[in-house]
Amino acid sequence: MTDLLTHGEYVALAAALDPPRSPFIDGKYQRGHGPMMATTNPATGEEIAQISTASAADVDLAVNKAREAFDQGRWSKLDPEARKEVLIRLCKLMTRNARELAVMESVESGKPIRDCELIDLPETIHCIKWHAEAVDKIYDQTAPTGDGAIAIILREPVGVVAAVLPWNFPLMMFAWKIGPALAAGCSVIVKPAEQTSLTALRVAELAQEAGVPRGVLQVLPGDGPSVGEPLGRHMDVDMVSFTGSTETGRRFLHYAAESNLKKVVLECGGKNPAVVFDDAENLDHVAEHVVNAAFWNAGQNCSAASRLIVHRSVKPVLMDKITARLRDWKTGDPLDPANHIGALIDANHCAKVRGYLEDAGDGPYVAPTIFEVAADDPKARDEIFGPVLCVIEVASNDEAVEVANDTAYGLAASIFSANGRSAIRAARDIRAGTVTVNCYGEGNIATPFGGYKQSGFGGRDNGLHAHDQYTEVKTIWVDLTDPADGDNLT
Ligand SMILES: NC(=O)C1=CN([C@@H]2O[C@H](COP(=O)(O)OP(=O)(O)OC[C@H]3O[C@@H](n4cnc5c(N)ncnc54)[C@H](O)[C@@H]3O)[C@@H](O)[C@H]2O)C=CC1
Ligand code: BAL
Repeated sequence: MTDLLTHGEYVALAAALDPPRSPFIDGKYQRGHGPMMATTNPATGEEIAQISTASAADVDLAVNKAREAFDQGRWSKLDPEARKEVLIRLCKLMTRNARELAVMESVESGKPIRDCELIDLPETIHCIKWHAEAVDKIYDQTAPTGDGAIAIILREPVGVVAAVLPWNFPLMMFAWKIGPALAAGCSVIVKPAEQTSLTALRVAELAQEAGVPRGVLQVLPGDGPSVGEPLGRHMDVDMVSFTGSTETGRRFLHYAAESNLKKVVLECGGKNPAVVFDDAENLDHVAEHVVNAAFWNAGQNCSAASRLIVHRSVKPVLMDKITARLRDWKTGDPLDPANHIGALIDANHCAKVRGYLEDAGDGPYVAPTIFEVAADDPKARDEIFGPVLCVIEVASNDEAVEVANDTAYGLAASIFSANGRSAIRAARDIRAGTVTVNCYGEGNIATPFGGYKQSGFGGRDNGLHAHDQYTEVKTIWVDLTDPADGDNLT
């Protein structure tokens, strides 16, 4: 689907939405026993719906149902090809309902409808499809042994997985977690961010329609302390897969340490550098990538290029080109397909971003802002998570790499240079999970995504690496010697 509607048509679709309003547990929407929670449109401040949230007892119920489904093998023991077929059916249902999902995502998150339609929905569906199609093509292994034994190395689904999600890419992060986890055979309980519950709830219903058995995909809306923490501390949750702030990620390590040592995979923040060497070619191309990387999703992106580290010889020309390009980036009503930057997620977040801008304004929109700063300025160190680009001038390419690494984070980076050798050298030297050369991006669904240092822990999203993180590795050692031949103890 690529044909965008008009602003008026999107407004009409938004008004006609009938969003889900309850947790999705054991194959149906059930009233939660936590407090009611308003979900609001960040652009207008209007309430979209009151949602009944999950209580600690609902968390217990969902975990029991997930465990029961897992132990009975309703999904976990299906032939991978059968799981694939169900997930492909889910993708078809999502495609059929893509416009509704895109509008729901836009009104609840403030993301521009053009991004929801052209990027988030297609990539979400592609992600689930990719993992579904991969899962019946992954072979297990045998290990080298002598003639007297065979050792089988099996991957088995890890069990009950809690996926705790952020608000910046509600559907895409949902897919990054449930795609590989469901394909691997796990039971998954999703806790969406409290600002953005609706699309995950709606897709859970579509998954049921596609044939995902009850208890295998459940969605528990609510806030972090009421729902995220009980999941993180639950003795019968085998794994938490989290995307969000480093601070909250750290909490999940505590929860695991203080409960059952569940597996924890964290995808956290970033202060990602775009590094431009003195020999960078085609500064128009560089400017296009830098603007997109810094301002896409209003900079509310863990891999946003929020630091531009640029050699002083190319800086004046590059800055002119960046400023010129930015004029095409319109900020405003997310449902207007002309806009590239929508509303920030909520008033608290607006206040945090504006604090860095020393901007006393109010309202949900913050226009793109560029600062020229020293490398140790707080604006160049903190994850602002807004449409803010910090420009740091350097005197040499070596200094650029040094500054790029001078951060607690290590999620993504990019290098722009015409010299392949020095670009690859720098890509090796920068400590980040994804380094792109002469472009800026997150790779694609086939490439692992996650962070070094305080940007991540325990695994990678995307690619077959994601599949690996939702599986445990089991060794089955079979003795082939004949007991009649004597002692076979090793
Ligand atoms: N890496 C990324 O993609 C993201 C980074 N952030 C960063 O985090 C900052 C704060 O944003 P937040 O929405 O507050 O992020 P957060 O990390 O607190 O929230 C992410 C998820 O964790 C849950 N959560 C929060 N506190 C929890 C707790 N005590 N126990 C268990 N679960 C908990 C939330 O309900 C949400 O589902 C942003 O300004 C940004 O810098 C935020 C969202 C995504
Ligand atoms: N950009 C995908 C991961 C994230 O921002 O949370």
